[in-house]
Amino acid sequence: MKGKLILEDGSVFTGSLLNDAKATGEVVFNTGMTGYQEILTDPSYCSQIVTLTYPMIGNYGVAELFNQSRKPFVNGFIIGELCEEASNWKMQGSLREFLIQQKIPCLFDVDTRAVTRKIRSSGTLRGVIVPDDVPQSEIDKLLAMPIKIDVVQEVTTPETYTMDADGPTVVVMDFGIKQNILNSLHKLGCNLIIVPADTTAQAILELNPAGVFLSNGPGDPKDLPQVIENIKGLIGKKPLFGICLGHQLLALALGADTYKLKFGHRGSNQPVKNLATGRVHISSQNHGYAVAEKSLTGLPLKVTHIAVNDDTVEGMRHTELPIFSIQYHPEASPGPDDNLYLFDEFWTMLTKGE
Ligand SMILES: NC(=O)CC[C@H](N)C(=O)O
Repeated sequence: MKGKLILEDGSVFTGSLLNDAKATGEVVFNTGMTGYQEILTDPSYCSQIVTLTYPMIGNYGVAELFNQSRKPFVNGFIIGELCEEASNWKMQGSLREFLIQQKIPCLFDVDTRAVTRKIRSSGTLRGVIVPDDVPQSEIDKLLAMPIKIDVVQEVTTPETYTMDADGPTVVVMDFGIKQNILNSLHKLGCNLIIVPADTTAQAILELNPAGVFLSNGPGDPKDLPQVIENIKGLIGKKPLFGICLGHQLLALALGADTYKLKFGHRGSNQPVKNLATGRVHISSQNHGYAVAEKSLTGLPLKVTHIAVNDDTVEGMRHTELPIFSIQYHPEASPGPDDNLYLFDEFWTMLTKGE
C-alpha cells in the first residue's frame, strides 16, 4: 500500500505503508547505523514518529534480548529500505513481522535523509503518516490534534518491583526506564527497587535506600512539576544519579532551567567531552531538551560534560553533595560502551557516600 508522511509545514514524503494505521506525533531523526529495535522499544520516544537516516533497516532481524521495555512506544516509524532477508545468529524474527505484530505504523521506501535535512533546517516538526488516499480534511484534523503531555504516566511501571542483589539498595524512579540501565546498575551489584514516577520523596526515604536513581523518559521535563517537587525532597538526603530526563528533572529541582533544542541529539556516535579529563567519549543519545548552561550560574552545580557538536550541557555535578547527572545514555543499547565508567562513579557514591 502507498502511504505518505505530511509535515506541519506542508511538505510531503511518499513511501510504502506497512500496517493500515495512521500516526501523528513529533517527527525526530536518529542517525545510528544499528539499534532499530532498541529505538522502537525505548520509552523516551513515546508519542514521537522516528525516522532513521541509515538507509537499510532490519538486516539483523529482531530478538527478545534487544527490547528496552515491555513494548514499543513510538507512534510511527519511517525508514529507507526495509530489509527482508535478515541474518543474525541471535535473531528470533524479522523486523517486518515485529512491526506488524506490534501494530506500528511504518512508512518505508522513504528518502529519510531528505526528511532529516528538512527537520535540521526547520527544527522538529509535527507530522502524520497516512495511507495515500486519505483526504486533506482528515490530515488537517490529525495535525491539529493536541500533543500528549502525560507521556511519563503512560510508560512508567504501574507497580513497584525489584531486581534483588546483595549490594546497596537503590530506588529507581521510573519515568520510562530502559532495560539496559537497570541491567547496568544490577550488574554492579545494586539491589534495585523500581517505583512508579509519582512516588513521593517520603515513600522513597522510607525504603531507606543508599541512593536514588532518576531515569530517562519521554516528553518535556517541565510537564512534571509534581515529580520535580518530589525530587527536591530527596536533595541532601541521599546520593542521586540522573540520566537524560532524570538529569533534566534534577536540574529543574535544583533551580536551573531547561529548553527545547532545535532538532535534538539522537544517534549512537555523538561525541561528548569530559571536562575533568579532557577526553572525548562517543555516546548514545536521545534527547530533545537540554539544561541551560547559563541557568547554572550562582547554583552549587558545575558542568562536567559538553556536547562537542554544539557545546550544550551533557553532564553536571553538585559542588557539595553526592549528586550528578548525565544527559546522554552511558548504558548504550544501542551504542558504544565508552561511558560505563559513570555507573562506577555512582557505585563509589553509594558505597563511600561521597
Ligand atoms: N532519553 C530521554 O530521557 C529524553 C529526555 C527528554 N524527553 C528529551 O527529549 O530531552
